[in-house]
Amino acid sequence: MQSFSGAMQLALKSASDDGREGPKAEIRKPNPDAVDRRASTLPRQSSSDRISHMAIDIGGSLIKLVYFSRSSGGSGGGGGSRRGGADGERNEAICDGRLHFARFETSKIDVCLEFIKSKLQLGGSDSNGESKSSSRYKSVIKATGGGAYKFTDLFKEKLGISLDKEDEMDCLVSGANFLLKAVHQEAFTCLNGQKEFVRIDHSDLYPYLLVNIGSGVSMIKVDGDGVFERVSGTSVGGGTFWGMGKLLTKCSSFDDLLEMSHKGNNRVIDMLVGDIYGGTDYAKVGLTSTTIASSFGKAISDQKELADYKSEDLARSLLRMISNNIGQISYLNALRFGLKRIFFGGFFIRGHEYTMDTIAVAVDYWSKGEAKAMFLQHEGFLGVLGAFMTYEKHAHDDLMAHYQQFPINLSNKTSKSLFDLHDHESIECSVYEA
Ligand SMILES: Nc1ncnc2c1ncn2[C@@H]1O[C@H](COP(=O)(O)OP(=O)(O)O)[C@@H](O)[C@H]1O
Ligand SMILES: CC(C)(COP(=O)(O)O)[C@@H](O)C(=O)NCCC(=O)O
Repeated sequence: MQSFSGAMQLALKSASDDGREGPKAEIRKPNPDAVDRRASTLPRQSSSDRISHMAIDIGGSLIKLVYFSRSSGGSGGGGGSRRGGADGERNEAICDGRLHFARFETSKIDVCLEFIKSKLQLGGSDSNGESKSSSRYKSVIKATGGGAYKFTDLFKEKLGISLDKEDEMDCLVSGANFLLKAVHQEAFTCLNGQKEFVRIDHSDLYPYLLVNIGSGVSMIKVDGDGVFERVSGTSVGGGTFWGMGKLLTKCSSFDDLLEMSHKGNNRVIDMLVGDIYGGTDYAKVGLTSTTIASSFGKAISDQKELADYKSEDLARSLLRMISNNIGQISYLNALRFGLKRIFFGGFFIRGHEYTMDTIAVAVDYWSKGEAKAMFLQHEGFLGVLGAFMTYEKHAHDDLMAHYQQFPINLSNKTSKSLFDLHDHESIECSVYEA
């Protein structure tokens, strides 16, 4: 196994590198559910898998994990030894492997610890919290998110692992910049259920507003690589939807709540302009009769108990309220700084059409079509990818820099989808000498 502290370079070929278009790779949505299933079965590390780098993002709701495993055999300790990358590079492949993505609920961190333990084949820690593993390579992983601070001792105690902390905002921004520049068809618009990929002009990417909808919401003005400012945020975010949804409905899981919202009718609970104006528009100020005047407002006058409302309708109103609010605040912040493009990330979105549609409509409505809401294929993995990439960033400062240095070329070897996590929750990639 290679050093977790060793230098790594993610060398996805992008248009800015060579003037050509970005990598020709189809991207499919990660299927985090499949990851959950894996988490519960905790597969043992195959003897042929050799994990070299791992990063973790421990958020308020979810833990995101990314790790690279080398295939067995081949030169340089890896699988492949061949000339030229998928796009004709001259570097020599020193190993082949897979980049794996996994996700756990933060409240079930023990499951995550077990997963890491099995993946790294750790022997636990001794009474001083020192790893029992003979290799110190296994003793440090990159970590971001608030949980990197909260659970430092737990990782040391249970696994003998130290968390090498990276700032959450730094990671979100570098993860977003990386994906936007390197991954073909990463960003898309979604209006009226119509998903349309956006071609990113690398020379005209900045500035933009990054809105990360996790448990809470952070709004970050991004001006370049590593150049950004967190300009705003709101506590009404994904945690609010999930938390209030749990209290208000009979949902059994987050996905169940989303599914319910899909079937519900928010007009049963939301007070519309028409409800106040006797069925007509309030045309003078541009409000149609169907505009929501007051989220959940109908509950004031309905002689109903919570149990009298359908869970589906409650879920729909809740999702609409929160998505609308985030869309509006995002637009106001974009307006503050004259930003025309807003990219939305975070696991709250979950590729859910209605959520994206509501956010996009809010941005469109408030900006009178001036600003554009865009969504990211890898919405929930920005932070952890950013943390993963710091293996490269800190290469020179790193005391362990003598460890093997290699860029990972994510160019697809099989001409299947590049970020195809749908079936395997991992992507195949090759490692090239720097
Ligand atoms: N399976 C899930 N379980 C819980 N929350 C989920 C799930 N899938 C999506 N979510 C939503 O994603 C939010 C967390 O998003 P994420 O970007 O991971 O933020 P954080 O880093 O704060 O955990 C949750 O608050 C919830 O709204
Ligand atoms: C504190 C946080 C950065 C933590 O990130 P998260 O785990 O929610 O992804 C985020 O929850 C947040 O920005 N909350 C909003 C706080 C505010 O600006 O009011």
